[in-house]
Amino acid sequence: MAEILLLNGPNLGQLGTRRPEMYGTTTLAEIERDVRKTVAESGHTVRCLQDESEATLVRAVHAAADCVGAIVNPGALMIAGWSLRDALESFPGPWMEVHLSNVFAREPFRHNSVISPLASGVLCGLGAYGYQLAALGLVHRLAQDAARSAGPAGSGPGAAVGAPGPGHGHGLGTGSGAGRAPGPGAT
Ligand SMILES: O=C1C[C@@](O)(C(=O)O)C[C@@H](O)[C@@H]1O
Repeated sequence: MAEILLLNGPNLGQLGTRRPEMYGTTTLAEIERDVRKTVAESGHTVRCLQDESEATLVRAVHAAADCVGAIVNPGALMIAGWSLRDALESFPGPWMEVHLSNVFAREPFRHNSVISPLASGVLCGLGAYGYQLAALGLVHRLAQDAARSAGPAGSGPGAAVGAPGPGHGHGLGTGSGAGRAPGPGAT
């Protein structure tokens, strides 16, 4: 079964009691349980890790090279987590960035995430439900990628217009050319 990495950064283990007016009352254990349920239908399992230390998160990304995709809430490492950013840059599959709160409606120092430009998708402001939507989006994206590589000759990765390029494809993968970074060989 294909595994998905669910990575949560500093302070996210406190969900449930940490600033409930901002982050809600759902605990991280409940979020992890619900993500497992959400992706089980498509045959995926979930490897969960939360840690306060960037080094541990970086190691977890390195060790997850066998995972098909990832969901990442970097917490405050969104602001200056350059090592985490570089580790995610080498992660082979698509991954989604999640923030429970709407970071754009908060302090200006939260308005730029160093990892967002590399993410396949970014969800914020949806509370704990954002993780479920990220999981659905990731599974959808994985199915699209699989269909593309199993498609008729000439439609494999790198051949289709709008196919994902390095950085795991930031477009919708519809072949409509919506991608920001066309893949090698794309016109
Ligand atoms: O720890 C967090 C939580 C957060 O990632 C969120 O999920 O809304 C937003 C970050 O700015 C903050 O440092």
